[in-house]
Amino acid sequence: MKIFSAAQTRDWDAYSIAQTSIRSIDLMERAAEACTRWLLARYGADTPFHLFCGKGNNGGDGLAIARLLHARGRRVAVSVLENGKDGSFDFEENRRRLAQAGVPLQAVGPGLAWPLLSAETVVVDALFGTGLKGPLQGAAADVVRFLNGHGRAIISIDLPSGLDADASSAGGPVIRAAHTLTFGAPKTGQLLQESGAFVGLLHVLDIGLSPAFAAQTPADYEFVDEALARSRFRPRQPFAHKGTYGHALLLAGGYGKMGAAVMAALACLRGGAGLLTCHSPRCGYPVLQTTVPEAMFLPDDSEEQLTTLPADLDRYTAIGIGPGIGTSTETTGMLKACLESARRPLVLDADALNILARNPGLLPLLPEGSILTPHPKEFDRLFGAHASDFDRVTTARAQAAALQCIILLKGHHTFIATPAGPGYFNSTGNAGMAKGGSGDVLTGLLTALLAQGYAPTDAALLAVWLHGKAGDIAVEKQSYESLLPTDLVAQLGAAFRCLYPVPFP
Ligand SMILES: NC(=O)C1=CN([C@@H]2O[C@H](COP(=O)(O)OP(=O)(O)OC[C@H]3O[C@@H](n4cnc5c(N)ncnc54)[C@H](O)[C@@H]3O)[C@@H](O)[C@H]2O)[C@@H](O)CC1
Ligand SMILES: [K+]
Repeated sequence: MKIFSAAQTRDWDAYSIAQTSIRSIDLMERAAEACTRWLLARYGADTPFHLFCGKGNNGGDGLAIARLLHARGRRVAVSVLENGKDGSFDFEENRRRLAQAGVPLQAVGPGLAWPLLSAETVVVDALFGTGLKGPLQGAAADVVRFLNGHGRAIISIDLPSGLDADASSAGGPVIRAAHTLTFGAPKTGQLLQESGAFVGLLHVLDIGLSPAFAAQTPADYEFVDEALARSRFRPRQPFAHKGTYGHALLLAGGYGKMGAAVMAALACLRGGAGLLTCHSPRCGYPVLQTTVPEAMFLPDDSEEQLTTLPADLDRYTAIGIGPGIGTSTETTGMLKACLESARRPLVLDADALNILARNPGLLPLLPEGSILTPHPKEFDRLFGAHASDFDRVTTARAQAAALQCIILLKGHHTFIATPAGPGYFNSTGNAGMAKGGSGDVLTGLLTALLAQGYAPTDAALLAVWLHGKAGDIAVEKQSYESLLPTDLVAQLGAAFRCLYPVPFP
């Protein structure tokens, strides 16, 4: 699914109106119907709704939702943020329709008393959407602060009001929503880490916008959804043998950090690698051989850290390096030797990235197509401090092109920068995965997919989607608090099965 800017979204609306003869007001009605269905499915008959509307089309959506909820017998109150000007054409039409339905409007704004919101009231934020120009000030900022301070659940329509769809909103007042219901496709501003506190859970509602426009319009970013993941997935061949799916090598583990190697190894095997060798310090021998009997063990000369490279790296089809390895001088030497001798893309995570950050001269040695998996702090250590996640995305794309590598900037919607083509945001995953060890699982999975011959971009897109999907499946049986990285490993099979063609085989 493509991710469009606010301007492209407006064009998408206009194109749909022109090509399908649907009127703008009817498209608004469709959007309102989709939101109303979502609200009715989520909240019981006793829940009162209070809609806060601006005077643009986002506010028009709010008025239409109020009318539809009222028609279904729900209790609704509507407040309009007055600015002394006429509303948009579709806002005014919906104002008339709402009056006909007998739902009163109250004004909020300077000098007016704030409405009372009971404890059970669900607030619907339809103040500003994609038409926002600059940070909110004055009365608009006051309403946002009033609603955020009230402690009621807020459902934002299209965008949390005050959030810019295309640029950083850092510092400006923005609604803190529990859920955001957006139309057609996600917007960049909804997907970055810095927006997470405002967007809550994002739901993309289909309102029947033109598929032809989406297909023919180039986009800077794409959303890695199930359809995209399926398009990159290659089912296993019936006559396969273990050699068909590659020999993965993991350089992982250290004294006190053998768990990282275990999780990466388990994920690598569950990810489909034909053979796996783990090169770890000697202290890891009993640990790995008992917890991951399917993997072969290649001991380092050192008891506690990685100091040497295995002989003949060319016999491995993919190499993952980093989980639990530490950043000692000896291990730095081993990583340098690995970069100098590897002739295939590498997966680099955790301490391998910290070593690169301390030794930026090593970056140009990265084999083409290598995959780096930093979280934002590791990213800043590698490429310098950034003021916003929008800036990080820009740097990630520039560095991916300069280094001819793939950079996975980890987050709720992990960003995938590729050397050419669009950037990608992942659609799967949840807050339960924010736990030490999740990254080790991703490293193992990436290494497994490279070992099986996936091109680096395909391996990256597929791995982030599968990793998040396994988390989404696992959390159904767990909770966000109790989810463990090993639960992700256990559900990788279920995640793969989502991608199987039907019927299979
Ligand atoms: N046909 C369409 O275009 C559709 C649009 N839809 C809705 O329409 C929205 C976009 O509507 P609009 O383009 O009218 O824009 P908005 O309704 O998002 O905002 C425009 C209004 O906000 C005011 N405003 C903008 N920036 C401000 C600021 N910094 N401080 C104070 N006031 C500010 C403007 O003066 C104007 O009144 C979407 O987000 C979506 O909710 C949906 O109904 C689906 C169909
Ligand atoms: K809104």
